[in-house]
Amino acid sequence: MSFDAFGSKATIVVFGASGDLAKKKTFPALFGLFREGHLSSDVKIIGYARSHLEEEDFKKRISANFKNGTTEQVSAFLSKTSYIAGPYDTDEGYHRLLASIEEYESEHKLTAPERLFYLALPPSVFTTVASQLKKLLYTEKGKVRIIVEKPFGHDLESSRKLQKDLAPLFTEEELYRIDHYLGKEMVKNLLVLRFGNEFFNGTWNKNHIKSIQISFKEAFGTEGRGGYFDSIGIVRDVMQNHLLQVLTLLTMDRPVSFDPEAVRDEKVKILKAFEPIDHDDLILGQYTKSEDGSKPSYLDDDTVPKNSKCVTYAALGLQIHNERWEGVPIVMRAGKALDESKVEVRIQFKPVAKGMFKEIQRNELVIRIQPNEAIYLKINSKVPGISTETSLTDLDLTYSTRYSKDFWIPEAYEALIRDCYLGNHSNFVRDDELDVSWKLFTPLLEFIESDKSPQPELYPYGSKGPKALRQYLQKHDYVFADEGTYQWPLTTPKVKGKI
Ligand SMILES: NC(=O)C1=CN([C@@H]2O[C@H](COP(=O)(O)OP(=O)(O)OC[C@H]3O[C@@H](n4cnc5c(N)ncnc54)[C@H](OP(=O)(O)O)[C@@H]3O)[C@@H](O)[C@H]2O)C=CC1
Ligand SMILES: O=C1O[C@H](COP(=O)(O)O)[C@@H](O)[C@H](O)[C@H]1O
Repeated sequence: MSFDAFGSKATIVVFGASGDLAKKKTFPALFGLFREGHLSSDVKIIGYARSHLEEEDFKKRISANFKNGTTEQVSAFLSKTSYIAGPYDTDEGYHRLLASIEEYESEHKLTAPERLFYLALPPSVFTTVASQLKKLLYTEKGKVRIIVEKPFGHDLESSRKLQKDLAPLFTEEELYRIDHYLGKEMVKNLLVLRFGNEFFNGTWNKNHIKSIQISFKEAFGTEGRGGYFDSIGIVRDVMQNHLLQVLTLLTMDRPVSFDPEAVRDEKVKILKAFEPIDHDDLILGQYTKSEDGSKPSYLDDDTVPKNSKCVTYAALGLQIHNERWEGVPIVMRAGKALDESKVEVRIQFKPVAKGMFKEIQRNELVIRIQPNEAIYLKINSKVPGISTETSLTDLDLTYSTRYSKDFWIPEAYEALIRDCYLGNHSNFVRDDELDVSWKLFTPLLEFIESDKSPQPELYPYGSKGPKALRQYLQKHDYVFADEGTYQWPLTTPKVKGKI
């Protein structure tokens, strides 16, 4: 597929360059692309923010998180990078920025300039900066792309307002809304996995699938970010965006091609088929101190109101009304301060007919997005040797053991910045997609944040989450494998009772 790619000489400006995202993700991703030869050594990179930083301090700050490069690569990258301090809301700094961009463009005799603006900024200044960009840094002669970061609004109304403010300034072609989950390797594999394998393609529906589960677990809490998180909560933080994107890719129909609009059309179509989320079918939780007392509770954070009902854990049931999915229960769950960090999808297939088998377990496809990407399919197989018993084992594609380390798997931000540079919108969020996702989640958020919402169930930091979860999953047709029957990855002869 061909895209309208930027060439080797372009300017990349990172707004909010003094901030956390720029330091931890944006500049390390630009460096990663440069290190791997996916960013031309002729590009110009400028960091822009209000803070007065010496250029050397700025460079030290951003390079602290660079990974795997040689000293020469780091120096070569930093030599392309500069920093300009200036305000967001008045013209003055933008004039200096423009002078710097134009100097580079005229030095290279660029008649059709290419400019990428990355807004690593809080949403409160998105529109101000976007307006200034349009007024002072836009070029009609070349190409302009603008990357914006989540959150794209706080609810349906504020999201629409943001789109309404941005729409007259930049076309949908020029806007790239990042949801970094769309840049993750396993998420990018979902369409290939589903539509490139007939045994999945043919069984990916209500006739064969019994339940779907998407689970996001983080082993750390909101330490230091409590003030920010309190008005966000876990549903808005990762479910309305990251997990919904994963679910959309899992459930949408086959697009006619990998063309970005074909893919995004299908995503919008499936999102419109979701039933409103049932407020009575939820688990809401908030973490308390760890059992040994070493980890703080959510409320211990000084920036959090002492009576906060902020939800740090949620499980919710979803239903899709279409031919493919009618009646298949879907559970989306996410939590902070749990026993491990893991994001995965679990698809359970219907049980086979009884008769031949008195007891046989369900097939389950597990797609582990992180850490350590893996796809494994739990299957029933005869216990090796003289036994006639069946046991649950798996067909296993664990990336670390199957693919050599010579494969460069880009970090999500590396993949997405590269896509934007190439002009590929496939893994960015389109305006109508955003609108439908907020339509689905806003009533739920309003309920959770109203006086009517129940008190979140408390769970200790470092635990598996609220106790009600196991029963909740069972209610949604997720069946746990019989204890001891599934051992991963090595199965020993004593699988189930005496052989
Ligand atoms: N940090 C992360 O890991 C992630 C962040 N995001 C999103 O990316 C964006 C940037 O995040 P992050 O870097 O953490 O944010 P920061 O709070 O670090 O802000 C980035 C920069 O913006 C400027 N800034 C901060 N507050 C204001 C304000 N009220 N008015 C004007 N300028 C301000 C500051 O620069 P200066 O004062 O020097 O101008 C700051 O260095 C946000 O939209 C965030 O939601 C998304 C995913 C992950
Ligand atoms: O957007 C966010 O995502 C991170 C999780 O991202 P991951 O790539 O580390 O899985 C989450 O921790 C953060 O709260 C949220 O704002």
